[in-house]
Amino acid sequence: WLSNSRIRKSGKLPPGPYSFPIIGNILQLGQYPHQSLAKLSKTYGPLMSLHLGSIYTVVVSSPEAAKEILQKHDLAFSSRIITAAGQAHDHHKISMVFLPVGSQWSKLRKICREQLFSTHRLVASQGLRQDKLRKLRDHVQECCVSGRVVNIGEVSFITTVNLMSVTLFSVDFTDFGSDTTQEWKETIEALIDIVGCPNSADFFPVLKRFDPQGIKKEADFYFGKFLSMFEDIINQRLESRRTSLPHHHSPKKNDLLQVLLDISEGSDYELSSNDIKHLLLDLFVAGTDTSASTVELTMTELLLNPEKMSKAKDELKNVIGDNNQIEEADISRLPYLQAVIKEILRYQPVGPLLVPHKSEHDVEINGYTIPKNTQVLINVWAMGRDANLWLNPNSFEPERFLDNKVDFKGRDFELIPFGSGRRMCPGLPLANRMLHMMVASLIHNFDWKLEPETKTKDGNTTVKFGTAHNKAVPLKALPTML
Ligand code: HEM
Repeated sequence: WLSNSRIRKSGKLPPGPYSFPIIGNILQLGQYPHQSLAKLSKTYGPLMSLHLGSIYTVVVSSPEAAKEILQKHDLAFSSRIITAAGQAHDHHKISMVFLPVGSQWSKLRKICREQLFSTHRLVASQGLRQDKLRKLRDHVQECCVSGRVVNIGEVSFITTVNLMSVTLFSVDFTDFGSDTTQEWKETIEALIDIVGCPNSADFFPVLKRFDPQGIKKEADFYFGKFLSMFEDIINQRLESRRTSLPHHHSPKKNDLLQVLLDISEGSDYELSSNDIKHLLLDLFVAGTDTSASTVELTMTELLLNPEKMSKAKDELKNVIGDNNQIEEADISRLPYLQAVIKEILRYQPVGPLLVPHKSEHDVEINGYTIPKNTQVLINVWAMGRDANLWLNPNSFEPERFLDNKVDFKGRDFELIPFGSGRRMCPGLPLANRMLHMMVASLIHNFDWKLEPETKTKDGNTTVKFGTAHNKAVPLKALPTML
């Protein structure tokens, strides 16, 4: 809570709804905070003050205001609020997601930009992903033959986990129908739930040491599980690098772990094995559920809008050909598919409030003062549904992007599902490839029929806050081969 003297010193704060003692505006968040906040911002404007427990928060709901925060005053708003879960295993002290902008964070971002997610590196690792996409198609094909219904959320999740784990360290975590799949899926989902779950200890820092919901304890457990697994993977790789004789040339792995170990053994960057472990954890947590849920949401909309599905399939048929499989290099030749992905990221962004930012010092914006240590939420969902910016904002219409140069790469502030500026998603180049390839693999050469119980539009198009997966009704459909 900002004290009166702090507010007086700070000048005029953005307007906002009345906030109750102690709890502030928490009850007004409801089940879908991005939607409740969008409604409130219609009354209070694109810069709106709230108190979430003791955390003073400003919600940003217009492209102009977002540009002020993420471009003009980028550095001032580039810090993060450290959550209780983020402190498990001291992750916040090493993690790219939590570190403030400084030399360690810049180093990790540079490694991502120049080494891990550069076009050159992603082209080199695409064969690894192609193999996992083939597994997805084989699985759907088997379901066609046996007349089995497919849980699309589940197969998207398994495929994303596999795409991420082969790209990162050439390991298969899960497989369709294997015994370990369910256990892994539950562990990964539990980890993602813990990270995304609203925690009263974050709203009321005095509660932190009591851990009332047990979230920190669970985060310690699941982070520990993943960190020790990554440690094993790193140690095994180090061992195989040590024992492979130079003249024997065992085939060099094309994965990102190879790159990270090369970096840590070289002299350009200082990168310890502990840094690598925590970086892998960040990439895995940040990249898996976001991508899988986006694929599931895309399939939901395509299944609910058969004429859009036909257009996407026709394009694949014409550009790729009936019996050929799409490759990552083909994405640029598929404008309708690209429009579908842009549209889902406008319509249902999986990070509707981005990841909270924090102000480093007082900043003046539009005549208001945003004080130091304010939590800033950027409501990209509200911007995507703003009728002043988009025609028919509440309907799924990929066509709007066909003659429109607006893109989600962080320059067009009306569409920033990956953020913009320094804190923008570093995994965008990989996400971009995975999303297009997974949706194309699911629809090219297959027809789908929705299961009756998943036909309720409401059940399928709402995203649970905090975690992107677990929609109210899982998307199930019956595939047939063309
Ligand atoms: C549909 C897919 C994805 C979406 C929509 C998405 C979106 C986002 C958003 C909104 C942010 C926060 C931006 C901000 O704070 O302003 C973010 C950060 C981040 N994303 Fe993604 N992301 C996706 C996939 C990925 C993938 C595949 C990876 C890694 C392989 C990844 C790694 C990260 C990391 C490490 C951060 C934290 C960066 C930092 O704080 O400096 N994301 N992402």
